[in-house]
Amino acid sequence: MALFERDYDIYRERDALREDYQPDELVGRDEELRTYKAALQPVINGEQPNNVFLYGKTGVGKTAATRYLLGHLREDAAKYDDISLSIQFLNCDGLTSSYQVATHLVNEFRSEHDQISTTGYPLATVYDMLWEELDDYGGTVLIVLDEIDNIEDDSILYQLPRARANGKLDDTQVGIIGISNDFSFRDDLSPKVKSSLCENEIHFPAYDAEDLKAILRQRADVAFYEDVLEPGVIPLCAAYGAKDAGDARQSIDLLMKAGDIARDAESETITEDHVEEGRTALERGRIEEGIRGLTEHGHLVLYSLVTNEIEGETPIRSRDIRPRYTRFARLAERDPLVPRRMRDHLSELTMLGIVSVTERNEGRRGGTYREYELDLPVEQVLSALSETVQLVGVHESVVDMADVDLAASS
Ligand SMILES: Nc1ncnc2c1ncn2[C@@H]1O[C@H](COP(=O)(O)OP(=O)(O)OP(=O)(O)O)[C@@H](O)[C@H]1O
Repeated sequence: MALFERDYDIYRERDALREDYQPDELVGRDEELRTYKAALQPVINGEQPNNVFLYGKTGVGKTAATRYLLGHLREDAAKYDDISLSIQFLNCDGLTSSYQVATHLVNEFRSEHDQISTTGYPLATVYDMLWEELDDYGGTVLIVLDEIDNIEDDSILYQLPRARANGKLDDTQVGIIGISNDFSFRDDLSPKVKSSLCENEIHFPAYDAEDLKAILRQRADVAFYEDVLEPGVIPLCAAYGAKDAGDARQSIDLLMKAGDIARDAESETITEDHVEEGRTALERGRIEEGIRGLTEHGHLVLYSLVTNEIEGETPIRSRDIRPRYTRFARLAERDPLVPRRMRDHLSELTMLGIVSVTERNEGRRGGTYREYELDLPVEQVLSALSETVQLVGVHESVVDMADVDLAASS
């Protein structure tokens, strides 16, 4: 018998639940799409394109709407002989300066054999190269800067929209589409940049449970065979999505996780229990990711708290965690932080939902103090801390915990 056999029972097309799937229609975004379409209309008329700025929380369809409309725009523009349209999509994640964005754009426009180094040129030289590449295109060039808030200086956001007015371009008209989920980014822009970049602003609000239900139904119709979903599954995924952040991505991920769990269990249908199980698994994954993302001292403080928890010493005051934290820091060959900085780490752990805190009163004399305890299963935290445990050594309280895979690396 083959080791791998294809599953046919639940999924018709699982890829329809993946992040990179582009649905044929966007549901529940009619108003935003109407405004967005109107902002892009000058392109078809052969006029100077507008700059557009889209903002809204994560997973509310900003990128999906952009890909959807620009896909149609490209197709429709091709029907007009007098329109030449080029679209450049740049995700600014990891690009923190105008310089980096400009060199990346130059390289996007150039052939593979003609790339420039991303360091070493004066900024003005890179801009000159950019104007040259852009002007070689002629017609209209739309540049999409997704996650635009990563760019820490606004030089390029000033230069690009004004390039033609400033005589840098003769043959090409440039339009910028900026996308951001950081609400303060727009407010912090200088007025001169704001007035051009945010010519047309479109806010994408969070989805409510009804919107999410419609989005999930659309995906489910493609992804699953008929009658696979029990009636409560989509409403439950949508309700969790609306409660969390109105984020379509999270709801779709939850539906996929429930589907995978049902498939692994060889179940013929997906049930609400699969959704609950999926939610727990995703939540656990997010928390472990959160723990791994902490600094070294965050890990050391947490490891100190966990060992106290196993020994039944929690809730515990920060001054009582301190001796062990100091010892662990020394074992890890790090200088221990001062008490106040150590407490900052406890506060961060509290904010992340890893630790809970209780305020207590010191009796009649007044004065309050805080006590900390772990808010997650010890095993889960320890397996996310495996690197720290290896660095510091396995504390005696942990030795007998056979369930924890301390050899797991991050
Ligand atoms: N109205 C919608 N109809 C169908 N699918 C949608 C809709 N809105 C969002 N989605 C889907 O949800 C996922 C997240 O959407 P998208 O990437 O557009 O979010 P975003 O607002 O750009 O988020 P981020 O700021 O994190 O990039 C994608 O898989 C997208 O296809």
